[in-house]
Amino acid sequence: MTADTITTAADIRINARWVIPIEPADTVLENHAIIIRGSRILAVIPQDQANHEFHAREAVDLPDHVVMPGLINMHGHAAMSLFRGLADDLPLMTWLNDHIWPAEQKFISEQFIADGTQLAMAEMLRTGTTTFSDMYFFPEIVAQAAHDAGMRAQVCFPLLDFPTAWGSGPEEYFRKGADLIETWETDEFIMPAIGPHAPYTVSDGPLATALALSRETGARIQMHLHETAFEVDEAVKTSEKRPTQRIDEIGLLGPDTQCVHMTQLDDTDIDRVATSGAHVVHCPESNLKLASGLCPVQRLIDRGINVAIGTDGAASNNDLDLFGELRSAAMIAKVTAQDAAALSAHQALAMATINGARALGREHDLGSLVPGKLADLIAIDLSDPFLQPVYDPASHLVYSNHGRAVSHSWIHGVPQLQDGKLTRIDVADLTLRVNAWRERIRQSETR
Ligand SMILES: CSC[C@H]1O[C@@H](n2cnc3c(O)ncnc32)[C@H](O)[C@@H]1O
Ligand SMILES: [Zn+2]
Repeated sequence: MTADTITTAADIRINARWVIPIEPADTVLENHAIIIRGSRILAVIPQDQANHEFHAREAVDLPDHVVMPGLINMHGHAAMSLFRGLADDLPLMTWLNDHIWPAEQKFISEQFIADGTQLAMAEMLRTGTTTFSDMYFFPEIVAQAAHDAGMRAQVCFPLLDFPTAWGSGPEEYFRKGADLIETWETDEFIMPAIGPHAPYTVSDGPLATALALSRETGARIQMHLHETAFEVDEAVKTSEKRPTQRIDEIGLLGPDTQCVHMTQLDDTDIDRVATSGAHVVHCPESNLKLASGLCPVQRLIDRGINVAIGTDGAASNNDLDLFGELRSAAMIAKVTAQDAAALSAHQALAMATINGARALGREHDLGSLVPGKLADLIAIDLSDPFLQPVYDPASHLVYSNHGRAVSHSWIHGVPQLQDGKLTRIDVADLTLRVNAWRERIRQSETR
């Protein structure tokens, strides 16, 4: 045997027409192979070179496809998928006070969360998301459901001043939240985190306790912040402080904090976020649908702020397709900045991958196709006539595609989606359970 016949053993070799590795930035590779061993990426190299260097147990040929890192949906309320289309065409506070909170009071239970979270995961997997962040009731059920499905998830336990189906108030939320952190903190798939709902629902005391818990455990904090002009105006009226100022003065703005929405920002707000190293999670479609406002994404990026992207829940979006979200984000960024060059296709793709990984503190092993990182990746089939001709696959992914073109995904090196079919979720059984919820919810609405 000569030296050049020695090959390295691998588990999966994916032969892709195009690879967008995200790192290095703005790169499109052609006819490359991605080599996976166990849960990690071993190499991303030209297919000719792979023939000489690796021998994989399984080869997957994707001749019309782009392969890229799995998408990271950085904000949502997964089980709210069961409320999709229940209350449309309303502004945030009417939507919450008069429709969503009453519905949550009636229906939230462990089974609602299990079924709704599975519905959301099926949609997210089908459209290219491999990691999601959740902020909802019964986070222990969400964590178990994500783990069972083999999805990665940041699971934020909810924190509010008032009682909900999950607890009687802050004391109980913290007790159950500490259990959640202890149970999952070393898990490879689940990242337990702290979810103070919003400045207008959580007072200073619990926010200070959240900060202490984060410092003690390393758990990240995710909070709705500056979602609407009403939120900012009311805060200024009652406390003479903008919400970002109040949160900053409590000490809560920092590199472990993810601020969701961030519309209505003035220069002082942007300075505070930039100086603190906090992350912003942009949810453009929820902001549009609830007429909440616009996040000045390009200004934030220009100030060096890490901007990730999320869908928010399916009751305010009304889907969990992150590719659709990217298209909206790119369009809004251009008009907001009055600059067609704002948020390029490659920048948008980075928002849904490496920027999400940074917000999670997981950029060392998620968010790009780099040897040594975890094998969380997706393939998008560009053979559809509506996606022809292909000059630039990055352009198509953001401006022409929607998530249904996602054909394959792997998480931790395990196939989750093969030729558009979910491998680990029984969709027929799930549909029966979802329809049963629809009947219960509909009957109660018409009563
Ligand atoms: C603390 S559990 C999450 C809580 O948040 C509600 N919610 C869903 N979407 C939004 C949004 O865009 N802004 C504020 N609150 C939202 C959800 O219904 C739960 O009650
Ligand atoms: Zn939300």
